[in-house]
Amino acid sequence: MAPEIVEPKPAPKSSFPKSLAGPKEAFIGGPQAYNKTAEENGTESQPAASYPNYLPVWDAETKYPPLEPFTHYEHGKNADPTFPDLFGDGISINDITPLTGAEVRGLQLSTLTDKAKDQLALFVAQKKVVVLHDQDFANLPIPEALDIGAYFGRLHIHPTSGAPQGHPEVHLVHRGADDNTAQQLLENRTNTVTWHSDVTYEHQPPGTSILYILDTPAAGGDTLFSNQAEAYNRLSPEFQKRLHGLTALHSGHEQAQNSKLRGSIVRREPVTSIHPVVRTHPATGEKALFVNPQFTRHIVGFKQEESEYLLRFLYDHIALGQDFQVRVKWAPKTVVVWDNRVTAHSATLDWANGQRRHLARITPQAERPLETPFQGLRKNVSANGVAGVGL
Ligand SMILES: O=C(O)CCC(=O)C(=O)O
Ligand SMILES: [Fe+2]
Repeated sequence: MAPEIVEPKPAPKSSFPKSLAGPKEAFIGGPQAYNKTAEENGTESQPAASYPNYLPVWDAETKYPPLEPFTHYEHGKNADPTFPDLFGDGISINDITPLTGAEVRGLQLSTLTDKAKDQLALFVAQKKVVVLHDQDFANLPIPEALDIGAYFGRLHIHPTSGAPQGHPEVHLVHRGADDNTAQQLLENRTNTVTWHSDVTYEHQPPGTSILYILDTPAAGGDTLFSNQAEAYNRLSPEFQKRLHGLTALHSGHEQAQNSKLRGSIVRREPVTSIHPVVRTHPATGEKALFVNPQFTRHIVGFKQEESEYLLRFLYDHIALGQDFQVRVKWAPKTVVVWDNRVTAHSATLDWANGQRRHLARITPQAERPLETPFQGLRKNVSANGVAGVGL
C-alpha cells in the first residue's frame, strides 16, 4: 500500500547533519565573473559560444510563487514495450553497460510522434539513461525544444539557476572563460563528484529529463549516472525490508542559501519535502533508492547519528557501484534523456580552465514519489526485461 502522504515540515536546524550535507553545488555556476557580451563575441582566450541564444542570464526581478500540486500523467506507463513507433529501420541501439544506459543512433528526438515519445519514456525508465547521438535538438528554437520536454511533464523552473533570456524553464550549466569554480571546489575537496538527483526537495521532483550539449571542452566534462534501482537490487532482502517504510527529508534551503551567498538569485522560496527512501517507478514498477547527498538531510524519526550512519552507507553504496554506473562522454549534438526518479548523476569538473562547457537541461516534473510494499525475494525486472527469481 502506498504510504500516507506526509506534508513536508521544515528541517529542524539542530538535526541538520553538516557532515552529510552535499558539497556546495559545483555545477550551476553563477553571475559572478560572467560577461555575456564577451561570451557571445568570444575573447582572445576563448571562441564565442556556439549557441549564444542559450547563454545564461540571472533575472533577479522575477519571482515565482510556490509550485502548485498537479496530476502527472506518466507517458511510459501504457507505452508499447516492443517500441514499434520508436525504433525502426536504420536505428541502432547499443547497451552502454549490461545494467545501465543505452546509446541510440538514427532517430531524431525532434521528430518523434507522441506514441514514439511514450515509448521513449518507457525505454528511458528501463535503461535509466539514453544517449541520443547526432541530434538537431539544440538547433531548434528554444520554445520548440521546451514543447518536446513539456510532453513528459510540467516544466520545472529552477529556483537558482541561470536561464536563456525569456526562457526560465531551461536550466543552464555553463562555464566560460573566467570560471574557476572547479579550482575553488578543489581547494576544499579531493574530487569534484557531487552525486544527486535533480531538485528532490520539490514535492513532485522531475522524471523523464533532457540534458543536451551546446559546447564541449576539448576533453573531459563527462557526466556520471548511477542506477538507483540496481543500487536497491544489490541490497539484501533483510536490508531492503528495513528501508521500506522509511522516509527522508529533502531540503532546498541550502541551495538557496548558497546562491544568495554567491550573490546570485533565488526565484522561488525554498521548500522541503518528505519522500520515501525507496520509491517505485510508475511505468516499470521497479523500486529504487531515493536519497542523495545533495538534497537529502535526514531520515525521519531517526536520531542524528542513526540517520547519518544509514545515509552514509547508502551514499557510499551509490557512489561505489561502478558496475551500475555509466559515464556519458559528450560529443557535439549529443542529447541525453534520463529518468531522474531512478538515477543519481554528477558532473565531472576535470577539463582545462578557460574552456567553455555549456549544456542545457529541460526538467519535466513527475508524480509525488510513491512507495509500494517490500516484495520479499522477488527482484526488480532488469533493464533487459529479464525477471529475477520470484519466491
Ligand atoms: O554538468 C553536468 O554534467 C550535469 C549537470 C547537472 O547536474 C544537471 O544539469 O542536472
Ligand atoms: Fe543535476
